[in-house]
Amino acid sequence: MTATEYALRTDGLGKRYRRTWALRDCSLSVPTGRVTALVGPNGAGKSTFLRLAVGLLAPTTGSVEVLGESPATNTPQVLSRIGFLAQDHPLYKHFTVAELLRLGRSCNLRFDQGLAERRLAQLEIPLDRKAGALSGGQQAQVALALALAKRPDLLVLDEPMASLDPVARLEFLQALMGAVAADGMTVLFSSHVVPELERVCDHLIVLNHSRVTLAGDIDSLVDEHRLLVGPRTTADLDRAGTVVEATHSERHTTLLVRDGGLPAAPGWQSSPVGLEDLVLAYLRRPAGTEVAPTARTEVPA
Ligand SMILES: Nc1ncnc2c1ncn2[C@@H]1O[C@H](COP(=O)(O)OP(=O)(O)OP(=O)(O)O)[C@@H](O)[C@H]1O
Repeated sequence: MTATEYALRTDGLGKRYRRTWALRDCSLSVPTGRVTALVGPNGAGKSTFLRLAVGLLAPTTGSVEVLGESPATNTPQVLSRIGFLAQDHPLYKHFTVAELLRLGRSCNLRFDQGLAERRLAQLEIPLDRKAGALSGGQQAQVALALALAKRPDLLVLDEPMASLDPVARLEFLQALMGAVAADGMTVLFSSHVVPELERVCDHLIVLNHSRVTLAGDIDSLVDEHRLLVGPRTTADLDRAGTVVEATHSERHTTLLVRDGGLPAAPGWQSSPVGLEDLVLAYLRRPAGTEVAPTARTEVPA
C-alpha cells in the first residue's frame, strides 16, 4: 500500500496506563476515501486508539501515521486536515450555536462557515440558541456540522451516536454519509451497534481485549467466513479452515470458520454468515486467542 492509499497506518501501536494495557500490538491501515468502523465492547481500547490517531495521546510502543505524518507533531497543517468528534460530542454549553461557529472559524485554518450554516438551517437548528438548550440529537448535529466545516481529509468520530434515539441516529448517519459522498473524505468511527454498520461502512476493525482481532474490507471478510453445520463432533476436521467459534447442540455442531471448505466427513452443510454474527463471534472469543489459519482444525468442545 502506498502513502496515498491509506489515511492512517499503525505499526506495533500500544498504549499503557500504569499497569493497564489499553491497546497492544496494533498494526493496521485505514484506506483513504472509505468509511471504517471500529467496533468493540466497553473497555476494548477504541477511544484510546482514536485518541492516539488524532495525536491527543502519545504511544507507549510503536507508531501511528496519519495522512503521511505523525499526528503527535501537532503542526497546524496536519491538524487542519483532521476532524475529531469526541465521545458525547462535547460543546461549550453556554455558547450559542453562532458563537460556536465563530470559535470554530477562529481556531481552524480552513473553516467553511457557510457549509455549517447551511447544514444547521436544513436541520432547523437556531443559531441564537445556547448549545445547552438543544436536544442531544441537535447537539450531535451541531458537533458534526463544526467538524465537517473544517473540511477535514480524515474525520474521526468516537461513538458519535451513543446517546441518540433511533430517529436521531438515522438522521446523524444520513448527514454523515451525505457529507462523505459530497467531499470524498475518509471517515473512521467507533461504535457498539453492529447492525447499522453494514449500510454505511466498507471497512471494519474489531478490537477486543485491547487487541485487533479482525480487520479488513467488509465484503471480503464476509466472503472469507462460512457457517458449517454438521453432526456433533469435537474431533479434528479436514478442510474446515480456521474455527473462529464452535457451538454444540445435542446432535449438531455449528462452526464459524475462516478460509474453510466443507469438512471431508459426511453430513456437513455450508452457508454464508452475516456481518453481525461474524462480529459477535469475534467479540465472544476469550482474551489471548488468536485466529491463525491451519489446514487441519481442532474443533473446540
Ligand atoms: N486515562 C486513563 N487512565 C487509566 N486507564 C485508562 C484511561 N483511559 C482508559 N483506560 C483504560 O484503558 C482501557 C481501554 O479504555 P478505552 O476508553 O480506550 O475503551 P473503549 O473501547 O473506548 O471503551 P468504551 O466503549 O466504554 O468507551 C480500559 O481498561 C480503561 O479502563
